[in-house]
Amino acid sequence: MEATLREEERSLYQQALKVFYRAAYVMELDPEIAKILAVPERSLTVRFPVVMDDGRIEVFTGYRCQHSTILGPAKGGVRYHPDVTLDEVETLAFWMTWKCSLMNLPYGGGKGGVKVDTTKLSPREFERLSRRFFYEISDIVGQFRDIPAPDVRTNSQVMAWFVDTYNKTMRRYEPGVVTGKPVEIGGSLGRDEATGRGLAVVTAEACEYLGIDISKATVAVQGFGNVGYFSAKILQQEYGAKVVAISASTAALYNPNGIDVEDLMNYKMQNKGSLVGYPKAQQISHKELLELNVDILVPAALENAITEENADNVKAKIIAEGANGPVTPEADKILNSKGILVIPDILANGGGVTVSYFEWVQNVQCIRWELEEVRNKLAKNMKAAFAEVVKAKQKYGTDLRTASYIVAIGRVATALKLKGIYP
Ligand SMILES: NC(=O)C1=CN([C@@H]2O[C@H](COP(=O)(O)OP(=O)(O)OC[C@H]3O[C@@H](n4cnc5c(N)ncnc54)[C@H](OP(=O)(O)O)[C@@H]3O)[C@@H](O)[C@H]2O)C=CC1
Ligand SMILES: O=C(O)CCC(=O)C(=O)O
Repeated sequence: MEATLREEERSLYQQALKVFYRAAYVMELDPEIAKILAVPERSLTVRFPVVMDDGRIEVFTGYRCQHSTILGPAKGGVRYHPDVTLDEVETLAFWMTWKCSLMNLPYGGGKGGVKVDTTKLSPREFERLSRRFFYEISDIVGQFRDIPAPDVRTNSQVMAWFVDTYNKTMRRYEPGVVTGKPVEIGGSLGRDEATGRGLAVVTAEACEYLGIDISKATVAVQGFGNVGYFSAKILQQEYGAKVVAISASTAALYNPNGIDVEDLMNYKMQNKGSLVGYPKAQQISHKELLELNVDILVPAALENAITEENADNVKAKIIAEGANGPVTPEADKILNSKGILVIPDILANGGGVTVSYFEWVQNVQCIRWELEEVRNKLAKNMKAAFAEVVKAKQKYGTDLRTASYIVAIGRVATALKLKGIYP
């Protein structure tokens, strides 16, 4: 029984390993190196009490995984979600290792999570949970050890509580221990929009690569949080693309004449976070959104949105993975055989961690950059990563995901060989 449960629990990590081993095979990676890189260096599980507003105590479970610290301190967000498991957090940390390497950042990969339904917490309970979680993981984080950031259902306010808790606990000022902070307390201009902006930049590169005019392209976006909103907004406002469909957990909406992204966000804000009842688009099913006849599909919600069940029905020409792991390896094969260009998560959403790196650089040096400087540097990094991946795709005759992993694994493997394995 124990063995069966363990196998099931680890399934997301096992899926992720398939991509890693495919790239390792194509690039002829030394199997001894692969053995080291295939497993996380360290995972911490914490169980901690929080006093609820009615006086009850609830015990929550959280995790912080450092998959790799070969290229530098572990880096990656913290997710709050009822479905968070150690398997998911370790997989997300594994992906961060390859993302940071591909984006050419001096970081390894990490990720954290707390199993909690934040919709059931009051604002005070939310703050107490955040502070207590960060206190529990304070022993293993630090601006040169492991640097958390926002992810699903965490935001700059949560980062403010994290950094404050850390600084009070450790009795020192260390703003670089967390990125994605509010600008007023050491955050970087442009971090909030960074993942969406980076996605828009590489999507434009992919359009050019395929000979698609982005200003005439249609777009469907799954997820209307940080990544989905900024991706949709920037593709619409700065690249002139027509965003015809947007979904969140509450509803999926479609208007063939286009949806005004800003107008929909205002509606969401005034409608307690729900998209239901938006009068300027028709409601469709979540399944229909993914199968719309659009040029660009941006899955920007959670893992496993496109599986072998629905991949054959996907009609987009480009899939830009805003989320981490939205396409399963089985679905990937189907999409590739249909000639759909998938911009993999570690490339498409690498803009977030890139500007996190910019924030950390500013913190460590006690300086501030202008927004234009951040945006220009981000665009340059995204374009460079895209070009590098296309070069590897051509060299190895493979898809963009395998090519991205080849570039990313190559850098980590070289660093590992140079550094060796002994302390
Ligand atoms: N934040 C960042 O900088 C980065 C995030 N990512 C990844 O991007 C993804 C989204 O993260 P982020 O935007 O930060 O998270 P948010 O919590 O800000 O947003 C998540 C969005 O997904 C929606 N959603 C949840 N389930 C569904 C569903 N079944 N169908 C449609 N929409 C759904 C939510 O709906 P509702 O609004 O109703 O809750 C919400 O709009 C994650 O995979 C994350 O790991 C990757 C790189 C960086
Ligand atoms: O900004 C960061 O450090 C990490 C963002 C993140 O968690 C991700 O890219 O998935």
